[in-house]
Amino acid sequence: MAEKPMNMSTQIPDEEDVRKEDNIRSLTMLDHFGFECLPHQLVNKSIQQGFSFNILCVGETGIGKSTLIDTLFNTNLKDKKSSHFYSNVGLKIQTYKLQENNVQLKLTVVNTVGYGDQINKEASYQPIVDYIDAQFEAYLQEELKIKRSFIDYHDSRIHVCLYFISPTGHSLKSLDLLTLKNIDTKVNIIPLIAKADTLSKSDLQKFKFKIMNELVSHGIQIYQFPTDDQSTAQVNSSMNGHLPLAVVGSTDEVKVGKRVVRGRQYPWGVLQVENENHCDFVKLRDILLSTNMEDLKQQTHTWHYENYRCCKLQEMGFSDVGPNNQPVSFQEIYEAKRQEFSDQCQREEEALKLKFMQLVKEKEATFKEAEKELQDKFEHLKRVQQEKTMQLEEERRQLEEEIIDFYKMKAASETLKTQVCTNIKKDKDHKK
Ligand SMILES: Nc1nc2c(ncn2[C@@H]2O[C@H](COP(=O)(O)OP(=O)(O)OP(=O)(O)O)[C@@H](O)[C@H]2O)c(=O)[nH]1
Repeated sequence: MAEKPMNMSTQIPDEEDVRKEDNIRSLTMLDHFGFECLPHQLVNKSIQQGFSFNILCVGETGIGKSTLIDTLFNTNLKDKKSSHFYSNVGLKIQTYKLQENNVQLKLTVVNTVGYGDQINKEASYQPIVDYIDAQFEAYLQEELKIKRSFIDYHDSRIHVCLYFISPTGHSLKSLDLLTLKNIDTKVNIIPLIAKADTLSKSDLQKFKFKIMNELVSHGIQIYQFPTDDQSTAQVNSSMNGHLPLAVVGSTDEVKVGKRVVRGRQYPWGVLQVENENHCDFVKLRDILLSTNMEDLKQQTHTWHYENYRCCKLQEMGFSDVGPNNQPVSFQEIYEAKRQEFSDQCQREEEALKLKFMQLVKEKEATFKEAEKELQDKFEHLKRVQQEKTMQLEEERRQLEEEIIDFYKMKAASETLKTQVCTNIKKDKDHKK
């Protein structure tokens, strides 16, 4: 049975109440009550927990990244200037705790170091892509943990990338296009023309127009300002016409008339950072801090992170539907994966066994062949040996025969000698 909906803050008096109206003591409400207080609970909780915001600044060395961040957050975060002689692009990560009234903000600024300084700039975007992915991966790992602790987890996913374009007044560089193309599906990009005070008003307009045309023609996605929220729709819908934002950074305080403003003092006058006629700094500050910070965070979570998570889980073999388009549970996928893995193991084991047998057979055949070769060699050597022995035997026999002959001849000659001697003696005796 449907119950009568009750709106505690605007209860409609029934008839009896109306009749008794004159006797009823009317109370004026001092504060909110009922479930209209829910947003206040959220606000209080958020204030207690504090906010975090992660900005990635991509731009060439000395283009004004740190100065702009300092101007935005009214800080002095810059430590020292970067060198132009790094062989690779690096990233400098700094986290600060800022407080404005009772609102705490944990701000992480990731600055590129050495961007655009290498001769070969082909891989300059890679460390940036790797960093963005690594933060998504860390969050995914936390999500997949059995014991998750998101309350004290420092979410380091990049919420916005401020891409600093050199104020050449010409066009985007190939490095800009390459990097933007590689990160546009991973992060909310807000393109900025850095040091916009170096361009004249008309050059700046032409440059803005040129850049936007180039971004569109190269299919580069930049942050889309949401127009579904009534409170920000007007500001956001006009924002696209101002992109890329022409920014000027300065923490210097300069006197203009009786006022002290932040600006850059030049011989011909003062450029006021917070003057909307001079540059788009205020627009950028409003986007980041007043109107779109929450949307940037939400877009990061629901769009960019979701993209990463989806690809990662698909890579791991997970899917929401089976081959016949029927929904499949995590358990079913796990079982199927386990079965697939064990089948694969078995297949690999069998293949390995087969390969091993084949190898053993091949080795056996090689050994047999080697053995046969050795045997043949042995037989051959044996035969040669036998022949040599026989030859030697023959030679010995001949030698022995020669010795016997020699002795025989020797004996005969001795006999002959004795006989001759005897005859000579006889002859001598006879003559006497
Ligand atoms: N004309 C002009 N100069 C600026 C602007 N912003 C910064 N600079 C100057 O440019 C120089 C470099 O500024 P940084 O903020 O240190 O630049 P970076 O990009 O952080 O430099 P690395 O971190 O060393 O790469 C400083 O001398 C700044 O005063 C600007 O909007 N206009």
